[in-house]
Amino acid sequence: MIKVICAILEKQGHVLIAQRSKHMPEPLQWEFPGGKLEPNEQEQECLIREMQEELALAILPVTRLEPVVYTYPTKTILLIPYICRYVGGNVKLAEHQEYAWVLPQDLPSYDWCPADVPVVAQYLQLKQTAS
Ligand SMILES: Nc1nc2c([nH]c(=O)n2[C@H]2C[C@H](O)[C@@H](COP(=O)(O)OP(=O)(O)OP(=O)(O)O)O2)c(=O)[nH]1
Repeated sequence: MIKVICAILEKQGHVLIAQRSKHMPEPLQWEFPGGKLEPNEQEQECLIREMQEELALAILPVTRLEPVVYTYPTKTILLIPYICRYVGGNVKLAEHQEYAWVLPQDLPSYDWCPADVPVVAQYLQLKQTAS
């Protein structure tokens, strides 16, 4: 099973989401940016690296959410989400097609990678409980 770490990056009440390019697996679908955990890497370390490589952003992972297992036709992934705090940088796309800072309530209206759908639900649930 492939472990994928993803960031729910919060900044001024908005959340960063990214659209996969047509050359990536799961083309043109939206995701929480991140990537595969490498051997001998800590989850938070992986996320800090991926956010820097893919988006030129410095972030701090804060809260680990419940991981989601999802089976695609050719692979099974364990998607591990972290709510993250923005530290610095301006978005510079290296791999993605597009990005957007969206209000939490608008998250459900995007065409998500299927593995992310329960992550969005979990995040919104948590936000409701917190407020
Ligand atoms: N990064 C990320 N990947 C996701 C999410 N949801 C989801 O199903 N995936 C899938 C898409 C890919 O099949 C896989 C992650 O691969 P990736 O291509 O983003 O990771 P990577 O940058 O480390 O990969 P690579 O280019 O080194 O092969 O997980 C998500 O929210 N974020």
